[in-house]
Parts: sequence; structure tokens; C-alpha cells
Amino acid sequence: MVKGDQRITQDVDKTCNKFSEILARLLISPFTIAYYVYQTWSSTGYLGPLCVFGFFLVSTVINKLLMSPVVALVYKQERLEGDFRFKHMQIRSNAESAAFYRCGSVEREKADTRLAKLVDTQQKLVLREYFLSCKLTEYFLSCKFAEYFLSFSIQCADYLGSILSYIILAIPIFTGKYDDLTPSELSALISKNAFVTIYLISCFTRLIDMAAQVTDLAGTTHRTGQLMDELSSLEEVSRDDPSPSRDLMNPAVPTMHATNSAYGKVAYSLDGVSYTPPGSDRVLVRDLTWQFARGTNVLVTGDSGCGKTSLLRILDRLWNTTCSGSIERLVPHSRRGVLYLPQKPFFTDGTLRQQITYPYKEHEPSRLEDHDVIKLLQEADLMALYDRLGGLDVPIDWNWFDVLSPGEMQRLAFVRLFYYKPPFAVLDEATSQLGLDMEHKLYTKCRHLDITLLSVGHRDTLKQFHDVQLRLLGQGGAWGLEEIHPHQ
Ligand SMILES: Nc1ncnc2c1ncn2[C@@H]1O[C@H](COP(=O)(O)OP(=O)(O)OP(=O)(O)O)[C@@H](O)[C@H]1O
Repeated sequence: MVKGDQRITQDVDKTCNKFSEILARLLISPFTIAYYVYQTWSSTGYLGPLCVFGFFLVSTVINKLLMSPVVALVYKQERLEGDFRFKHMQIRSNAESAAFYRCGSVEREKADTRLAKLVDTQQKLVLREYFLSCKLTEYFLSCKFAEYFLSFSIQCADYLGSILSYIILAIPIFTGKYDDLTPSELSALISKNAFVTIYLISCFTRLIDMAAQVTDLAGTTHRTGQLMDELSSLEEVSRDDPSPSRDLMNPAVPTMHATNSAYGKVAYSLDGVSYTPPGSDRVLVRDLTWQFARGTNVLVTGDSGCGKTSLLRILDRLWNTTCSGSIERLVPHSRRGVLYLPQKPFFTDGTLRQQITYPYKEHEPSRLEDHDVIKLLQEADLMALYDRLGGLDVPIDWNWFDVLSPGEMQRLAFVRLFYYKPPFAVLDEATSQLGLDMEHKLYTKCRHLDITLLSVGHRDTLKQFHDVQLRLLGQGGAWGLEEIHPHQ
């Protein structure tokens, strides 16, 4: 919180500074204009200021005509930037659910597509702005776009401004107003009136602007450098690899050696596993030895905050650093191994089909015929949603989190599970928002599809779908494993 507040304060300070800079320029500009109008009028008569104003007027009209397409591009760029930022925000605020789905590569592809569109529009914009910057007067040098352009454009405009000043001075000279001046006086007058002063002023202004930009750039580069360091350190502990593995969190603890024959039959094998939440020494579970094996549905129960979801985080390697003991992960985290349904379902942007097939690539051939997918939706009581959308592939421009009720989200997550029919599934309070009838229906379907379940839940009604109960007692990490009898 404190860091966030500091960041906001810094941003506000930065904006204030920029604002006062602009205000100062605005306040000074009428005096500057008045002074130069007077100077031009005193040496060239009324024709000088008139020519300059006429020139400004023509330039403004041209500018306006050239600006219109740029405005449309700027609008598009803003929209795409908003889309891109929204995507980042969506991933950030649902990071854990997304990690449980192992959807890193899919989300990256989607974010990259948005970034590519944004960069493409920005490139077009920069090109248009570049041509805009090749304008004729100092007036254009003061407009916002000019700040970003190459020095070549600026010099072009400066030279044209200077040429105009010579043309204006030529009128009184050739009409004989300065016939009484000696060549050296005339030369001094020309030098005085030539646009050198303006040129120099604008040069210095550019220089100062550039210094500010360089400072900004240095700050941004520093931040980007930090971000890249952080990202590369994260990459080292990347958890996107769904391959089976064995982790020895604490080599002092003896490892349980699962035999090859256990492969595919056991999803997780834990031996002497203890864990705490990050940044805390409160042991949630101590010395847990247990296997999640094919055909045995396990229900994890315990009071709120006793570490049930944390167990799933440990199994899924989201918390690597806070546990000790040995965990063997004998099936991949994928549709061929184990799929997670996190407490908070995660949805991506895209059509209804993309939600169902998530997190796998859109161009993969469909595993089921459309009528089978629709049947799954029917079983999850989601036909109203299907009818509302008008099909599986109708493009959607809304945010799924805004339009689905929590219960609909959970049912849609189950459709995803049924679509892939993995041998193992981990359900974290996946029916907490649903009625008992729907819960019964969905769990029965899991049984029909032969999906072995590891469920976290509070309801007693869940027991009928499980064979074993793993109770986390919360007292110094105590736990108990007991069979559930059909009549329980
Ligand atoms: N990212 C985190 N950093 C630090 N502590 C955390 C973090 N996430 C959870 N905790 C703490 O770990 C403890 C166990 O949390 P966990 O989510 O496993 O509880 P739970 O048993 O699933 O509870 P509930 O039934 O309410 O969902 C809680 O005290 C919680 O505050």
C-alpha cells in the first residue's frame, strides 16, 4: 500500500510539474507574439504582420486537413492501448486462477496480438506525424507533435520560417522604403530582422525540451531495466512446464520413491510435507504424507484459513519457497493429466467456444462435435447463455467477468472440465455458488466421465462423491486422513 501511494504521489508530482511548465509557456506566449508583431510592424509596416498572420492561417487550414486522419489514428491508438492495458490488468488481477489453468502461453499470445496491433497503429501514427512535422513555420514548432520529431524536420521548418522573414523584408526594400540607408545599414537591418533570434530561441527551447525528454527517457530506461531483471529472474523459476517432476524441498527429509508403475496412476505423492504462508512462520500443515491416486476421490476439509487452498498451491508449485519435504508430481499439469478449477474461475476474452476450450490454442481441432459441446452446456444449465450469445463462435466484445453470475462462471468452468475429460481434476470450492441439485448433477457427471477428484469444500453433501477425507486441523499443522463410508 505504502509503495503504491508513493508511486501515485510521484505520478501526481510529475503531472503537476508538466502542467506548470505548459502554463508558463502559455502565459509568456502573448507577450512574445506582441513583441514580435511590433518588431515586424516597425521594420516592414502592416504588410509584415499581415503576411505572417495570413501564412499562419493557411498553415492552420492545411494542418487541420492533415490532422483529421491523424486524430482518427490517435483515437484508435488510445483504444488499442486501453485494450492492451486491460488485458494486462485482467491477467494481473487473476494471476493465481490463471496459473492454476497453466494458461501462461495462451495469455501471452493474446497479449502479444494486442501489442502487435498497437505497435502497428503507433507506427502508422508516427509516420503521419512525421509528415505533419515538415511544416512551414515556427507555429508548427510550438505544436505538440513537433516535440517528438527528428531534428531534420525542425530545421526544415526553421529555415522556411527564416525564408519568410526575408520575403517580408524584401517588400519595403523593393518598394523603396529603405532607399536612404547605406548598404552596411541595410545589411545590419536585414541581419536584425532575419529570423535568427526566433531560430535561436526555438533551438534553445528544443534543447531544453530535449533535455527533459532525455531525463524522462533515462528514468523510463531505468524502470524498464529493473522490470527486465525481474522478469528474467522469474523466468528461471518459470512454472509453465507441465511435465511431471519431483521436488525435494528439503533434502534432509527422506523422499518417497514412486515406482514407474505409479506413473499415471498417482497424480501427487507427498512425503513429510510441511508448509507455511509466504512471509509467515505459522505452519499450516506439518509432515503430510499422502498420495492422490487414480480412482480415489479425496475431499479436503477444514476451517477457513487452515490451508486448504494453500495445499493446492503447493501441489501446483505456485508456492515453492514456503514448504519442505518431498512432493512428486507424476502426471503433467494438462488435459492429459490434472486440470484445476480454481476458487475464482478465470475467463479470457473471446467467444463462448474459446471459454470452453481454454486454455488451449484456438486453432487446435475441436475434441467434440458442436452438438456435444451444446449438450455439455445443457447439462450445466447454460443454454440461456448460449441462446443469449446466439452461438459458440459469435464474437463478444464484453468482459466475461462482468456479464456472468458467479454461479454461471462455476458452471462454465465445469463445461471446460467435461470438454477435456482429464484423468484427474482439482476442484477448489468449485460448486460454492451453486445449489445442491446442480452440485449433484456436476459431480455425477465427473463420476460418469471417470475423472478422479481432489476437492476442497465445506459442504457435507460433497462427501457422497468422495472416498477419502483429508482433514486439515489447523492446530500447529495437524491433519487426519479417513475413509468416507457411503452412508456418511
Ligand atoms: N499470498 C499469500 N501470502 C500470505 N499469506 C497468505 C497468502 N494466501 C493465503 N495466505 C494465508 O494462508 C492461510 C491459508 O490460506 P488458504 O487460502 O489456504 O485458506 P483456506 O483453508 O483455503 O481458507 P478458505 O476455506 O477460507 O478458502 C490464511 O491465513 C491466509 O491468510
